[in-house]
Amino acid sequence: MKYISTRGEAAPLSFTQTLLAGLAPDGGLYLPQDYPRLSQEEIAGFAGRSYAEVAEAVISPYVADEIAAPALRGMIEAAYASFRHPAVAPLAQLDDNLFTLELFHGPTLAFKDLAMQLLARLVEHALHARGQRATIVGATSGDTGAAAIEAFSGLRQVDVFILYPHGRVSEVQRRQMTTVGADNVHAIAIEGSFDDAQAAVKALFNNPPLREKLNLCGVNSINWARILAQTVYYFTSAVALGAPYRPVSFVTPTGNFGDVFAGWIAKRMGLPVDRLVIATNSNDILPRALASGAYALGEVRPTQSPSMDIQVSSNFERLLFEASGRDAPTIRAKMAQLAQSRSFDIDAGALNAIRADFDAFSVSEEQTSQEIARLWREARYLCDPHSAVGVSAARREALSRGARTPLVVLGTAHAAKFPDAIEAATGLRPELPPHLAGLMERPEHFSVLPNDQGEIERFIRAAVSGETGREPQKAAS
Ligand SMILES: Cc1ncc(COP(=O)(O)O)c(C=O)c1O
Ligand SMILES: N[C@@H](CCOP(=O)(O)O)C(=O)O
Repeated sequence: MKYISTRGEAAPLSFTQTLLAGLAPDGGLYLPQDYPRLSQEEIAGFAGRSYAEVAEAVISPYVADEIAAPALRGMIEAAYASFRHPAVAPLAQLDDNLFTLELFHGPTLAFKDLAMQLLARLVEHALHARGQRATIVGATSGDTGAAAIEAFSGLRQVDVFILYPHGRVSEVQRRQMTTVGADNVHAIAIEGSFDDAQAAVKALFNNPPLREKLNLCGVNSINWARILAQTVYYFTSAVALGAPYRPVSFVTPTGNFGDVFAGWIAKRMGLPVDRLVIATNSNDILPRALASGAYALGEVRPTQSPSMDIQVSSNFERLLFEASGRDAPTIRAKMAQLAQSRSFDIDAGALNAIRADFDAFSVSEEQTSQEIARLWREARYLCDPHSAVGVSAARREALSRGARTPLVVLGTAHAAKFPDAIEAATGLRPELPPHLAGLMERPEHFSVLPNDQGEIERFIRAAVSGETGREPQKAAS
């Protein structure tokens, strides 16, 4: 299987090359040359199988020409062994026909663990085979960074640099990144938004000498392996609700568009998905784009679901590429226009193709709080603000289209990561699970940098060459 860039000017790569590359050298995102299709019988056969077994069946067609089956199986089993629920990603029923897929039973309490635990093992496997070191870089609005630090900090062949927006992640999220104390881990607070951090990471990749010298590897969902691993739980949950004999719809709280795009991949692979519902907070670029056809950047608004405070929704480029019939020159032109004038128009054919699969709703701060309170009052369910955005959008989807299929809301984070929002809505302050006891007392280590590419690059170069020591810093609120 080869992987091609959405911008059409990079050489096709193998899975392992794609894994280690992250962003394509032409600035595009990698996608497989085609999507293996699973038959109805194969999907039906997932019923009663473990999460790891389904993961192996879904992932192996994409990697089998490079990773031997026993090695892949070993990595998958190890990745999910530490999850606190035997099902790894269990379903909970919230209402008639309304379910939540709990993706927060991993070590850092967010859905990112499902992919990151496997990604770290795949990267370690690839680096070991090549006898290489790598510099892991990521931008985070809170959860990707924590999951990456947890997954990669024990690996000797890597240095890890995570950029997050200073003062714009929850205290639990920040502490998960700043209290690890491993010498190869660098948490960097950028004076800017998540979009600034993500732009800085992309600019690192677009600097070929630096990219080569440091052997950069990206762990955001720009990395195809992240999306691939996230595809698995669409299969496990749909099958638990009757697929392939009954279609299922998914509502995915969305920021960078990776998780909901994984649902689209599952559909392409043969899973009977009826609607894919994009749920955003008031950073509503995607609902606006689907309604009007204009993808137009606004200012990032801080919300109580900070991990979705994103305007530049990177993986939308992948969907646009597919919806426009894999027309790379068009994607290049649209992305150039976005960089120049902060907006572009989606062509009519692509817009129709997108609307055929997706609905989109933006949920206000008030609606989010009301949903958290309602779920506690009516279902005794403590729901984090991101997932509550999803549940609120799901109720609107059910109203607009009727309850024609089960609606599964992706439960993307544990309520205890956002105790202030939960307490404000319910009066209850959720406690961290026992494995995170002591998190709020541990010393923090992080560096604050201006939103300046030169400074960021100097910091990373110096740290990799061992020229800077990390100074513990006092956390800013
Ligand atoms: C808790 C949570 N929910 C939802 C999202 C949105 O996911 P995506 O960026 O894949 O759209 C994120 C981060 O991205 C997140 O951390
Ligand atoms: N919400 C994310 C932002 C980055 O998303 P990713 O899926 O592209 O890594 C976060 O919490 O960091």
